[in-house]
Amino acid sequence: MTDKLTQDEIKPLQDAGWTLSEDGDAITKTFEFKNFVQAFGWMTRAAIHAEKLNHHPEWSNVYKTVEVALTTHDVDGLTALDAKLAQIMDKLAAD
Ligand SMILES: C[C@H](O)[C@H](O)[C@H]1CNC2=NC(N)=NC(=O)C2=N1
Repeated sequence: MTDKLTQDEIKPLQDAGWTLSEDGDAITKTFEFKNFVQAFGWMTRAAIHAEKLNHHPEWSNVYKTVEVALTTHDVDGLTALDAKLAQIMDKLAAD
């Protein structure tokens, strides 16, 4: 999981609403929930998956909004782990 993502591998993430950072090393997305409890519950579920992946988000929560940035620190760029966690986060948010 140490190879960096190609543009073809990043495109589906952009199509799913993730924004590629200017330096190309991270993807970001803002999740909006009904209220704080829904937001924090989603963070809790996402955190369990992140821990299982041993791949952790950079995120901040204000009330019902969660801003997320995903990058792989070990390679200073995007890897399959970022794509996997992004997909998991999107799925959890759709539940
Ligand atoms: C030692 C530990 O396995 C590493 O620091 C893991 C932990 N979580 C991580 N999370 C992210 N986003 N990037 C990493 O490179 C990373 N590395």
